[in-house]
Amino acid sequence: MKFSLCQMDIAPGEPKANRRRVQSWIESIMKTDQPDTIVLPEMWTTAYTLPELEEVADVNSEPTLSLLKELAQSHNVNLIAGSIANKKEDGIYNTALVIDRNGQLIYEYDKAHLVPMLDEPSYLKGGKHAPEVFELDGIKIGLIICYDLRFPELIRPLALNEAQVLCIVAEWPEARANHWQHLQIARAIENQMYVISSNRIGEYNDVEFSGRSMIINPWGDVLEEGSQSEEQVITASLDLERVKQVRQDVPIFESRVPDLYK
Ligand SMILES: NC(=O)CCC(=O)C(=O)O
Repeated sequence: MKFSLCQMDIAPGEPKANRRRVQSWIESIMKTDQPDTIVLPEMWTTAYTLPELEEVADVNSEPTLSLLKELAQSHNVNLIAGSIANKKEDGIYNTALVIDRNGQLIYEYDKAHLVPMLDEPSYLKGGKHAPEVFELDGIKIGLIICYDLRFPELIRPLALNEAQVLCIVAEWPEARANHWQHLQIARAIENQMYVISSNRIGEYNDVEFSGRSMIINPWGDVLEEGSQSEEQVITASLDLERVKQVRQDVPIFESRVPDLYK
C-alpha cells in the first residue's frame, strides 16, 4: 500500500479555508503520487483555537465528513483524515476519521489522552474507548492522536490485535521534537510494526510545531522524515512482508509472559 502523508500548516480558526486547502492538496496528490491512502494531521480544520471551538468546531463531524466522503469516492483513495474538533451532545471531542475509497466512514476515534501542555483538558472531552484495529484494502491499521503516543499501554493491544501499521496524526510542538522522533521509533521497534505519522508545521499562540512527519519500518529504521518547517507530501510504499519477517526473526509476541504484566 502506498501512503502519502500531508505535512501542512493550518489556518487558525478558519475551517472553510482549511477544507479548501485540503481539497486542493488531495486533488494535486492524486495527480502526482497516486497513493492508496492519504493521511492528514491533527485538528486540521481549526488548529488549537480552543476558546473559539464552540463557534468553529464541526457538529457531529459535519460539514467536514461529507466533503471527505466525496473526495475519497471521487478520487478512489482511502483517507486517514487526521482529526477535527467535533461538537457532540455532551461536549467537544478531538475526533479522528477514516473514510475508505468507497466514500464510507469505516472508523472514528476520539482522542483518549488530552494534553495538559496545550490546555486541551479545559476545553475538550476525552474519548471513552481505546483505539481499535481497522482495515483498509486488507491492511490492519491502528490509529492514535498525538499525545497518545506517550502511552505504550494504549498501543500494545493494537499490535496484539495484529495491527501491521500504526498511524499517528499530530500537532506536536518543536519544544519536544526529540520525544516525537524517539517515541515513534520505540513504538515501531517494540511492536514490530510500521509507524507512519502526519504532523503539522507552523506556529500558533507562541507554540512552534515540529513537522518531521515520519515513515519508520518495523525494524525501527526511519525510511522518510519530513522537514521541520516546510509544507510537504511524503509518499512511500510499505512492504507488509517486512512485518511478518521481523516478527519471525525476533519473536517477542511468542516470548511474552502475560501473567507477569497484571
Ligand atoms: N497535540 C498534542 O497532543 C501534543 C502532544 C505534546 O505536546 C506532547 O506529548 O509533548
